[in-house]
Amino acid sequence: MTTALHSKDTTTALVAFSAALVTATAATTYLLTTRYEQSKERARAWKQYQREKLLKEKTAEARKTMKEPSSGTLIDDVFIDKVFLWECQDLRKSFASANVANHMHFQYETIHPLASTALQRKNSTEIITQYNKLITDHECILGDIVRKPNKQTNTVAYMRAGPRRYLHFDPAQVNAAIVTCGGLCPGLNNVIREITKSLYQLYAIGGKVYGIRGGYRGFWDPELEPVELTLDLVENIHHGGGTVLGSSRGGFDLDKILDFVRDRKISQLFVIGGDGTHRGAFRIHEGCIERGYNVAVAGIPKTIDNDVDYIDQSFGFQSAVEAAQVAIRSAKTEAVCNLPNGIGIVKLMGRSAGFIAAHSTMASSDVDLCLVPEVPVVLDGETGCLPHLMRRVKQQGYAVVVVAEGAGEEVLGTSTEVDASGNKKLPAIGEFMKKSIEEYFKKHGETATVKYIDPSYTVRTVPANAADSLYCMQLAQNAVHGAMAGYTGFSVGLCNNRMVLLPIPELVATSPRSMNARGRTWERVIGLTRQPNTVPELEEGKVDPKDNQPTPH
Ligand SMILES: Nc1ncnc2c1ncn2[C@@H]1O[C@H](COP(=O)(O)OP(=O)(O)OP(=O)(O)O)[C@@H](O)[C@H]1O
Ligand SMILES: O=P(O)(O)OC[C@H]1O[C@](O)(CO)[C@@H](O)[C@@H]1O
Repeated sequence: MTTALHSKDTTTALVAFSAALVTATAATTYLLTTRYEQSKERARAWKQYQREKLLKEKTAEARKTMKEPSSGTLIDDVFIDKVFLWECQDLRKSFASANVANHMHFQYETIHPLASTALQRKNSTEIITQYNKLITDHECILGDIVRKPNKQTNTVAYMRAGPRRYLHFDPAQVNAAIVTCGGLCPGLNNVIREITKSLYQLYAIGGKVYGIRGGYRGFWDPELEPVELTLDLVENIHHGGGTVLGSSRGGFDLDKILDFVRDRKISQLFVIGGDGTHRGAFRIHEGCIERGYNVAVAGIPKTIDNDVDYIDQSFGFQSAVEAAQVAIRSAKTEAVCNLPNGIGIVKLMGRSAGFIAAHSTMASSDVDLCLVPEVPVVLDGETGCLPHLMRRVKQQGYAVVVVAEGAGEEVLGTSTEVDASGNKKLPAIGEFMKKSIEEYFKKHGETATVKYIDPSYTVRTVPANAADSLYCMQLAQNAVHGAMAGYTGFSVGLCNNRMVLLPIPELVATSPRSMNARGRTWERVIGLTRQPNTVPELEEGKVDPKDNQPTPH
């Protein structure tokens, strides 16, 4: 009995002891884990503190050692207080990164000097150099470089484009795709070529570069099987206008595009197009993130209309302006040589922005009347363009007119028809102006000999000139640098004459942009043509909304 009692006591004691042990172990584990977490947190906070301290010290040191310029007056009414960086999305924050050091690869023919295929050339590659200029995280270009006394004291800034020290993607694993969408533009082939070359030659990617044919529909249309872009294939394409891949409007199907990206294991997608194309590119980027695809989507802004906001100029624009000079010269010759009262009209592209018309007018300096969508067309009366033309013809015997295709909505009305992308179709302003001029002269007892030239697609199908070719090369290389570093949902461009990466949502929010009718460009145009200015006066006390915009257009 006593033994039984003893053993019961022992069991109870043992149970109690075990329970106490479990509780103690749990408590100790909890304590240790909490302590461990706390110490980890402290270490993290300490590291962060040290980093911030170091940055502050470095900034203070930089401030101390910063020399004031040897000349210049210190002014006290212009400030830059805060800089707000437009950061592009970074795949390294959401996906495991390959974190490969960035070596510049250089094609160097050592083994096969006569190698003709891409494979032979690849086999003879040697790494002979590294970048000597790598861009750091917060290196930026100020957006708002025009500062006015006692006005804005903050500025946005753009991420500086260029090669980064570490790559998010392991080049050996990269497959890329390139697509061109929307209207044609000089330089498209240059960009396709340079992206392909940068991927293969600067980064020595191990995968393929697919050329998507015929715009967005090329991702899914069985008639438009993608083409594999090789160095051999792209070698001479920049000498021709247009796009070797083909382009189109409409045909955007997000799910099918994402399926293509998945099936072909694409990790970098390069989308070349205007504001519509960029809206599509951003949806592809969002779709990739939603589906968990580690894919960099990079835009390269393309439009001869020059209507993508923030960038100094879109590629191909200068070539188009140059091509338009031929038509303007012809119009002048026709006007001068055809009596009586010769008038030459040239219609140029520009759906909602008159940049091509305005810049072509300024470049030629032979134009007497320039009509753009941003400035109301007034036919008759004190500020009318028809009496102005008659005056010019009386003074010099002839007149030259440049008209943008989107001008004159106020006299012609807005069309309700749209194209496959939803862009409105435009009424025939060129023909309307020809008829109006003839009727006006007739009404005043005169005959006008009007010659109408519509160079139309010839202006945008020329190969890129030297300046545009150089620009295309810079855009393409920087798009590849950005994608390799792991940025996505971004576009590249020249802003304030420096190459930058721009977040697509910011880019499309205010695109298509139009010319500032109260800006310097229009002032220069009317200074040359001497036409009456029909831009309405600003109401008393109102500020022109375009007055503070970063780009000086
Ligand atoms: N909001 C959008 N979402 C998805 N795709 C779009 C969107 N807007 C346009 N797209 C697609 O982008 C492509 C090009 O658009 P669009 O024809 O308007 O030319 P763009 O890129 O603006 O260039 P351009 O200056 O030549 O007009 C088309 O395939 C169109 O379907
Ligand atoms: O006839 P398409 O090819 O649709 O293109 C015409 C439009 O494309 C643009 O050139 C822009 O790319 C506009 O200036 C013009 O209105």
